[in-house]
Amino acid sequence: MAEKFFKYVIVGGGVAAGYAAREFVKLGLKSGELAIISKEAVAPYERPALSKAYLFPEGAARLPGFHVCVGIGGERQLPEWYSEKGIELILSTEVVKAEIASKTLTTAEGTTFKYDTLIIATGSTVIKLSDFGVQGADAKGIFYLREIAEADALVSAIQSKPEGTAVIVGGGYIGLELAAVLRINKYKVKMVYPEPWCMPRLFTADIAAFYEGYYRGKGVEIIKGTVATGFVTDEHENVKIVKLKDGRELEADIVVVGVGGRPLTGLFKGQLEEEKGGIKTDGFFKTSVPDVYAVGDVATFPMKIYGDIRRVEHVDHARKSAAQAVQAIKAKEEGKSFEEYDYLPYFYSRSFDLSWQFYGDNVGKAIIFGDNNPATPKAKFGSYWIKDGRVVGVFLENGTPEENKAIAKVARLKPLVESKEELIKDGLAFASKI
Ligand SMILES: Cc1cc2nc3c(=O)[nH]c(=O)nc-3n(C[C@H](O)[C@H](O)[C@H](O)COP(=O)(O)OP(=O)(O)OC[C@H]3O[C@@H](n4cnc5c(N)ncnc54)[C@H](O)[C@@H]3O)c2cc1C
Repeated sequence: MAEKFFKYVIVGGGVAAGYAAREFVKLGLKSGELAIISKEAVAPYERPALSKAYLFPEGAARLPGFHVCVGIGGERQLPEWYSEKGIELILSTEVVKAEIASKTLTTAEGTTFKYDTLIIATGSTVIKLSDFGVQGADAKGIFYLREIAEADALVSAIQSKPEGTAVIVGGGYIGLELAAVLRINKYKVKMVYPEPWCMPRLFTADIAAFYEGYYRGKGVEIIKGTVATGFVTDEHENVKIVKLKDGRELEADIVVVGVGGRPLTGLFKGQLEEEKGGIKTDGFFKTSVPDVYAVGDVATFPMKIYGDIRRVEHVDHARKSAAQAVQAIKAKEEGKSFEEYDYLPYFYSRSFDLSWQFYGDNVGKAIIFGDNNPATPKAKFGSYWIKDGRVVGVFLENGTPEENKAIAKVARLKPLVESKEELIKDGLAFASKI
């Protein structure tokens, strides 16, 4: 069987891998030093687009010439970028075995890869309803959304049944974004989730009331406080009915499930220390074994700003953790010292013509500001969270780029901001105007 050697190998070809490659190039990567091994058939791409522009009816993101490849603005890393930089981009190839002690990876085809330094960027995978034994959960027409192939399958299903009926299972950001794109595709849409309001891990009741009101205004039916317990299919094994715990039955041509993910750590079980379900790393994304790093969704790391340990499943962290690991690897090679990761959590979502940004932590007391009436055109409102006399998090709906920069500043633990007035003085001056 073939054996190959690379100075650096990245397992996984998603967001973090793309940004790690970019950082290596910035820091003087030589041709032939880096290989990226990816299960997916396409070059690393901006995964968040899959639940947004990629699914729009006009398919702008899917047309030739418009790529979702990683990179922001004009700096997109199209597939040819990798070959120009002498990076071996090995696609449609799954690593099925990792032997950390001998620095060896084996692919499904039986090729082995040796390396000096390994970066694990395997991301996470979706939790499936079949994992809980939900009856009929493998029926055709039930979709999950993690990889581009799943988005393509969803596009085909939408196109083959125009203006059909969709049920969205799950009230997180994937559920909200999918409900919006399916409405934009002229589907009748029902959302089902067990919690008392949508996005409960981030939204307060006030924020959620705005979103639910807005969605209803767009024709989305919201069914809360219950879960899908089974699916009935037609004679072709296509999903036809979603059965709910409360006894209701909903017709569906398409079901999209967004009920969370779990990190892909399996290859390294028993070889690398884990913490909170992810691969344990330090402030440089170095794992418990020398020369092995883990970045993005799969890594657990010390969150310096809050003094605790976390795993973050957001694109901004995937980009930044990848850059941090590569900078740390290069600093180590050059015998230079390097600063630990100091990350301020940042997350955003877009649906319909809504767009929010959140910086920091949503703990402590939440205080709403602005106009959160869903009937107000271009409503601008937000919430900030105060803990121990400090602002620890700020959410803003419909902010301008300047306003979003201001909330990032405020969320970085500005001390002793106790009132809205102090918050305004301290950089959030725009709040006084809304
Ligand atoms: C539909 C969707 C929408 C999102 N929207 C947002 C958003 O609006 N805002 C936001 O902040 N975040 C969003 N996210 C989250 C964000 O995309 C992730 O946090 C980010 O992609 C994580 O990057 P990663 O490189 O760690 O993992 P991924 O991007 O998932 O990449 C992992 C890659 O590794 C590959 N892989 C795994 N195992 C193997 C193996 N054994 N061999 C070879 N390859 C392997 C996978 O196939 C995949 O290509 C969204 C995620 C999804 C799925």
